[in-house]
Amino acid sequence: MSEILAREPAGIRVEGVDLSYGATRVLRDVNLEIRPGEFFAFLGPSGCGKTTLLRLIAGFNTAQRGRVLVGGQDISDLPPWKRDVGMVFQSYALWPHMTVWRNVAFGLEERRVPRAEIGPRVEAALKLVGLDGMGDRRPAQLSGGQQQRVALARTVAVRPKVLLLDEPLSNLDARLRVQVRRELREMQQRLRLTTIFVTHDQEEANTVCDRIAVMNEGVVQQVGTPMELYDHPANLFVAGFLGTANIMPGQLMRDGAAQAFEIDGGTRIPLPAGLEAPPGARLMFRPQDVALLPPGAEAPGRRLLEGEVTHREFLGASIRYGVRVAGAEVLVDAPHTGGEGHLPVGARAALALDAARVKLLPG
Ligand SMILES: Nc1ncnc2c1ncn2[C@@H]1O[C@H](COP(=O)(O)OP(=O)(O)OP(=O)(O)O)[C@@H](O)[C@H]1O
Repeated sequence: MSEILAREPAGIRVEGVDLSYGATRVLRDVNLEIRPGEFFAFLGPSGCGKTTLLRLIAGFNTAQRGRVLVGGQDISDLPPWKRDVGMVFQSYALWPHMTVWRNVAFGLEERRVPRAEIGPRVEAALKLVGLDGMGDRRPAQLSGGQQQRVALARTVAVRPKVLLLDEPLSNLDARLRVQVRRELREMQQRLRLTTIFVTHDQEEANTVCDRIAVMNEGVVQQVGTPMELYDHPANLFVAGFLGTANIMPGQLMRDGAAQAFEIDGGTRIPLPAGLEAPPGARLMFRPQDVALLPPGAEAPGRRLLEGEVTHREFLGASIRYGVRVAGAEVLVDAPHTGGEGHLPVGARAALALDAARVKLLPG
């Protein structure tokens, strides 16, 4: 049924884009290659330029420099309605006086799709988003999640070359978000529709997207799969934005061929051989790369740091401890295996760091 909505997937290229609003530079030399059929995310904090970049691809913004290609064709000078790009807005923008069916059919009529094709396409689109049988309702008679699906159905019905989604789940409650994002992924796979998803929520990007561009202050910081970004962040910003990162102040020491990182306070962490040390690097490790032990415990092969437990949060599968060590607060995730957890707030503790898992990252 969804075959009539599918088409050959197209890639997207963004080349050397600079965009300013007056004196404010919002995008700085952005270069991206999004593969045909890929589910791609723009991820970053509020104000980093994600929406601006998405609207540039859709044709609602103009760059001072650079160009955008879809399916190999330069679309930079085309108006939005000639770009063959479908965009779903955060607000859905449905026609309140039209039924669901008419909302979806409207765009097809405007594009002069042959009459005989409109019915089957509307039906396929509503079925795809799980709204078959609701064609006679008006938007006001639908829940937020259902309205969001109408917006999606309306966009995929016109068979765009690429689909752009601007924070499409932000108006839904937490449980519905999880369900809809899974459905979104299934729909995208079924249509093999190249899709860009704008979000500031790392979990959302991680769970639905093939690859992510992490943005900060108008600059693409890194592009990769969710696991690549988590395991091999290019800098402290990416490390902190995808997952929780412990970042230790201190300095790099060299002792012959061996390298160590001396944390403020004097403890030296020997570094794995071959670890690149960018200038001004800081030591980063994840809360699960360190184990929490009672003071004086031994942990062969691990580096021990002494500190004091400052807080404790129960997260379900694990307990997250905050431990003050040498002026820094280190977060430690200990698996929760029953019982009340072994160290209370205020207790002295030893941290056993797996030195093989530490990273040196530029700021
Ligand atoms: N029309 C405009 N005129 C002037 N400045 C603008 C305009 N639109 C956006 N900006 C500014 O450009 C920057 C990037 O905005 P943009 O909406 O792209 O960020 P974002 O990453 O999508 O943020 P959010 O997640 O909050 O939507 C912000 O500092 C914003 O204030």
